[in-house]
Amino acid sequence: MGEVLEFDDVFVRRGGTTILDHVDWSVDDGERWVILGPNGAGKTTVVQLAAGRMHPTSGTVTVVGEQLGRTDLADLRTLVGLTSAALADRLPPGERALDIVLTASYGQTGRWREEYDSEDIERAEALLHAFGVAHLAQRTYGTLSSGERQRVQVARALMPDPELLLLDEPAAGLDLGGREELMAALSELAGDARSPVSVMVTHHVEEIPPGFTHGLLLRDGEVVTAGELGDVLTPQHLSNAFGLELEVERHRGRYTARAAVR
Ligand SMILES: Nc1ncnc2c1ncn2[C@@H]1O[C@H](COP(=O)(O)OP(=O)(O)OP(=O)(O)O)[C@@H](O)[C@H]1O
Repeated sequence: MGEVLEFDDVFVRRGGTTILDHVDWSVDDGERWVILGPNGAGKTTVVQLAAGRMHPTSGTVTVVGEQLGRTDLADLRTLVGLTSAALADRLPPGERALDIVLTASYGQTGRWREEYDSEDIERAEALLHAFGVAHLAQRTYGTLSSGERQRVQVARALMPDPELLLLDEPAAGLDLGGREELMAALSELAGDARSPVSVMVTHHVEEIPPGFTHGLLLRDGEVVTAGELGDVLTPQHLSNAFGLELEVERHRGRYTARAAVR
């Protein structure tokens, strides 16, 4: 099994603030990770580094064998699929959902070629279908609901067949139905051996799709713990990360957490 992501003593400081404090983390082939932690813990910063969209102040980040600082970041764009609220805002609202997915094969955000290969079109349609939004292929992105947009975004991130899929809070702002549909699609993706290594950021253990295997727990830019999900999502570790006493339950592969009742 190969290493897909490696953080070695990663330190990030911006504007006088320490954002990540000597983080060591590695992700291997076949793994599906969730990054959990309270607001400001550094989750999005970890994802931005893993996507090659920022550099550490010190330490090294290696993404799919390429060390940041020694590689052309443009080369990483097709190796890493990313979804985030910031990227979603940059997608052209007047573009059809199908084109939003299709243009990702060339690392673009707007349609710029008149002709795409029929194979590309079929792949884009299959991805929209896999995420339950094939019927929206011809609708403009700006007319989609938040849940529909999230699913189109994940389909877009998968279009170039990346080695690594990064999902920054994919369920944020979704209603219960939207969240559950997205989770079912992500769970199916997690269970498919052909899927890329995945890393998903969330605030809520309830949003971890069954099939995810590992967890990275952050607090104030430091790693609280990292490893197999069952070992990470203990009341002790979660209470430590979130700063209050929590109870954790697992039922049919899903987790729930709530404040402990005294
Ligand atoms: N350019 C910057 N200058 C100063 N501080 C920054 C900068 N960028 C991020 N931060 C701070 O770094 C911390 C970590 O931010 P980050 O977005 O990685 O956290 P997060 O865990 O994703 O938070 P959230 O759950 O609220 O989305 C925050 O306190 C944020 O205010």
